Amino acid sequence: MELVSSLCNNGVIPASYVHPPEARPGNLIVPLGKSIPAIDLAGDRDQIQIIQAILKASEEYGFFQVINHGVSETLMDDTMDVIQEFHAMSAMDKEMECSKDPDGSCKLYTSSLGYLAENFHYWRDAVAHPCHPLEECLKFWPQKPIRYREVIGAYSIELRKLSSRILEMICEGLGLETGYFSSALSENPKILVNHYPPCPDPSLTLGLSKHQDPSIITLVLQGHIQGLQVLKDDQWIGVQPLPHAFVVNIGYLLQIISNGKLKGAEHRVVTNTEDARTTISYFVYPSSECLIIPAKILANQQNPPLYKGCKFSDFLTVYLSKAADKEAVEEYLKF
Ligand SMILES: O=C(O)CCC(=O)C(=O)O
Ligand SMILES: [Fe+2]
Repeated sequence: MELVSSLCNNGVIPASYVHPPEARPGNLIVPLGKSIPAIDLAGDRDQIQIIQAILKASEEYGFFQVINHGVSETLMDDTMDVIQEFHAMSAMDKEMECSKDPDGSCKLYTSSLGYLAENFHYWRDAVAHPCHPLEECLKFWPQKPIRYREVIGAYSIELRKLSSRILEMICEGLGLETGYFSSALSENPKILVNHYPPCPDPSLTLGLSKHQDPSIITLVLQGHIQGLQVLKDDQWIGVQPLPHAFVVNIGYLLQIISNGKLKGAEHRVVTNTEDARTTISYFVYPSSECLIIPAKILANQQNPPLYKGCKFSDFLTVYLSKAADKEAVEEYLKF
């Protein structure tokens, strides 16, 4: 598998990256989602109003952005610099830096983890690795760029704090007991660094196909290049890059736990001809044995459970094998 960033494409997309007409992005210029709320976590509003805003956005869009979230802007800038430097390295260096774990916990790949089985590929290189507990994971991370471990380590700690804080607010908003998400449900977070090189013809391919994240929630640092789009009422809307904001999206698992009250929104990434786009996603994942089931308080006689419970590892197997086909996954999960 050759990395997209190493393809010498002379202005032409290799045939294996050209999507069939029905899978192409269609209209690349979509309205920017000014209505996707940017929620100020440190503003004048009191905690109850902030929680209400988070819940409303999670019900309507499954997406919101957070600003004034407490993560240092310097750390966010350093993180962006380090991941861009990583992807600017040679393919051989990247390969070497991602193969320090004999068990393969740090993965470098192109398109998706299902590359070999795919009918066509996506215009993305990715690095994925676990990030908690830090001391156990960090020793298998890249050591080049020289600051990778230091910066991404600090970033992972801050993102764990921020995601826990957001989940605690969601917990309160849903009426769940304090700490509902704080142990097994968020035990196994992962970092995913996405890199979408400039693409000769963005109308023929996608950076990432339409998907819902298989997480509880995901926090994305998307930098200043547009590309992320959210499906809302059958329309694609762009997630406007806001300086030093995090994009938060509700994952499939939280949709199940909230018994459909919160929406795991579908999203995708389009490419552009000019700029490489590098983003970093922090996925809150449960331990593999953890049971994912609608919370008792949200599934009752008035609101019958919409989903049957399953282990996270079983969910993931179905999710990956159905190549994120929403209907097929829902069929499996449905009562
Ligand atoms: O790169 C982005 O903007 C979004 C990435 C994403 O959706 C993902 O990592 O699941
Ligand atoms: Fe995603």
